[in-house]
Amino acid sequence: MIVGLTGGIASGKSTAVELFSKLDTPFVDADVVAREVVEPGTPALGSIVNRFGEQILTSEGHLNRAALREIIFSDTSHKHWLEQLLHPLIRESMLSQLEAFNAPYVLLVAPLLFENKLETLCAKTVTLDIPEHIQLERACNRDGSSEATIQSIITSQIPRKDRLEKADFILDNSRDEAYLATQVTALHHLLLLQAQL
Ligand SMILES: CC(C)(COP(=O)(O)OP(=O)(O)OC[C@H]1O[C@@H](n2cnc3c(N)ncnc32)[C@H](O)[C@@H]1O)[C@@H](O)C(=O)NCCC(=O)NCCS
Ligand SMILES: Nc1ncnc2c1ncn2[C@@H]1O[C@H](COP(=O)(O)OP(=O)(O)OP(=O)(O)O)[C@@H](O)[C@H]1O
Repeated sequence: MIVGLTGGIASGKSTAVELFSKLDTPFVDADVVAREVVEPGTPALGSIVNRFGEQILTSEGHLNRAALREIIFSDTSHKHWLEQLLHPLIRESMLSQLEAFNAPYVLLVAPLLFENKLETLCAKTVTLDIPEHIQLERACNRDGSSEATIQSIITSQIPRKDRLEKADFILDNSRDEAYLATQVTALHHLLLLQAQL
């Protein structure tokens, strides 16, 4: 059974995945796959350099992710171009990785789960929810990005209320990590039961 896990930027997807992993739940994370498909030497990185020039690379020849983040969240035409290039590669890789697992349920972790209609692949979906002001605070603290950049990312994603309406389950991550852990444990046992049905 595939379970989709989503949430806006800095909602706590990676934190929740660590908790699910401690409960032996396998997962595939779109953000991780998005890094794999642009590793040095990949055709996708070549396409990105062709479009944006060598300055999009670090001195070691890796994608300068912060630079590309600034570009795509300030120019929707570049954002759409990058998504057209990477989303099919990310989806294909995630599906092949998911098929390799043998477990009652597996997590498909994607910030754009609903935007990219990945919920059609999932038996159930889980949304990590936090108020926007906490999202901004945590993202800025973690990434060192400006509030303006984080706000532009938040605005480019579906609204919080849509993500809540579409999900089968909601994890409230507005409090401390212990509170999140309690919810993850309870949901894990419910999903194990549902996987047996
Ligand atoms: C622009 C990039 C290089 C910035 O890399 P960086 O390491 O700074 O951020 P990271 O990849 O960890 O993403 C951080 C968060 O940004 C948000 N985000 C990423 N891509 C997008 C997007 N296309 N649209 C909206 N939000 C996005 C998500 O909340 C994500 O969790 C990177 O986000 C990227 O390649 N994005 C395009 C691919 C994509 O859409 N990934 C999301 C897969 S569902
Ligand atoms: N309950 C919590 N209390 C305090 N800080 C938290 C909590 N959950 C997550 N964080 C912190 O908030 C930041 C964002 O969390 P995390 O990286 O798990 O979010 P994410 O959804 O994976 O982010 P992204 O969308 O960028 O991939 C991290 O610095 C993390 O340590």
